[in-house]
Amino acid sequence: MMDLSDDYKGEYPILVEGLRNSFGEHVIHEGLDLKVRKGEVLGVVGGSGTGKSVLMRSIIGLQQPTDGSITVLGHKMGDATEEDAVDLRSRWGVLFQGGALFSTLTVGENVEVPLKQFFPEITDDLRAEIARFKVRLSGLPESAAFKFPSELSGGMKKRAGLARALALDPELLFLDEPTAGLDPIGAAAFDSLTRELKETLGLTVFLITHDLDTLYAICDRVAVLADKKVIAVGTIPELLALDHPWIQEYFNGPRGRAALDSKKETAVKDDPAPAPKGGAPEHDGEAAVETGVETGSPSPMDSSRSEA
Ligand SMILES: Nc1ncnc2c1ncn2[C@@H]1O[C@H](COP(=O)(O)OP(=O)(O)OP(=O)(O)O)[C@@H](O)[C@H]1O
Repeated sequence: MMDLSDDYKGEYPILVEGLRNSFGEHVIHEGLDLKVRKGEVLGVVGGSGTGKSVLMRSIIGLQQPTDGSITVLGHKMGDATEEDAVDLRSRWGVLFQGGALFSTLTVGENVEVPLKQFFPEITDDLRAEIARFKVRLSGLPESAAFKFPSELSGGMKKRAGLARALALDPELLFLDEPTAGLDPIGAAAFDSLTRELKETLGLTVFLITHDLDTLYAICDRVAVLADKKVIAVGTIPELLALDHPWIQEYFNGPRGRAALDSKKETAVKDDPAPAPKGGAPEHDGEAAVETGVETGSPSPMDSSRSEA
């Protein structure tokens, strides 16, 4: 794997080494390595069926790998005691594709599920209050807590799923295609929310997406899955400098260029002052990039979106 920004000295809340996953004869991952840095939004991209969701499921212990090691928040998955495993599960939140809400429970009750499971000692009133707070934190009106998932729009369902993922004040947030199926404005708003929550709550975010605008708007780095492994991890400008056909096709194809143009337009609108000589400001220890694309800055008004 090419880690294009290997000057990082911090810790890695997620460390995947030599991962192998297979279903019968069908090998999905072989020798996959990945290091996720503390406090970053890591975008995970790759063609359909390359194993992005299987990778996420392996990291959160829902998929037993055939080989390799996965260390999450300092604990080796598989070796963790039952007590450690429970503790770990309370330190991450997951938004699955489609939200995965319980349809017979209200949004508030959905958010209460993990609270009840991990903190059974909390009183009913306090649990309901925490749930309402998480609902508001996810950008929904408090009244949404009393609605059933079927009464919500697609965007509201995603936010409800996010509220549940945030129920336990996690350190890690896993998002599987959070903007899929949202209209462009809803998707941009969800991106802004993700970035804001990451900044305010100090989250590390593992984000699977096909949405190029999301990558440009909120990801600090992007990991590319191909050929059964992570073939490269870096900022988008770093990835663009690689001569890999899939990466070039993905980022430099018509949709990739449209997303970049829209990002540049937003950057100019947001900050009309000329960039200081020598390029963009350093971000997270990364070298300045020449395109003017600041991979770390959100673009809340970005409404022209392109899916690969
Ligand atoms: N439980 C399972 N049993 C058998 N095969 C599976 C299982 N889960 C996933 N697969 C296979 O593993 C491969 C990778 O699936 P995965 O859902 O991780 O892909 P992905 O990269 O997330 O795709 P997409 O972008 O389309 O969501 C696919 O070929 C899928 O059919």
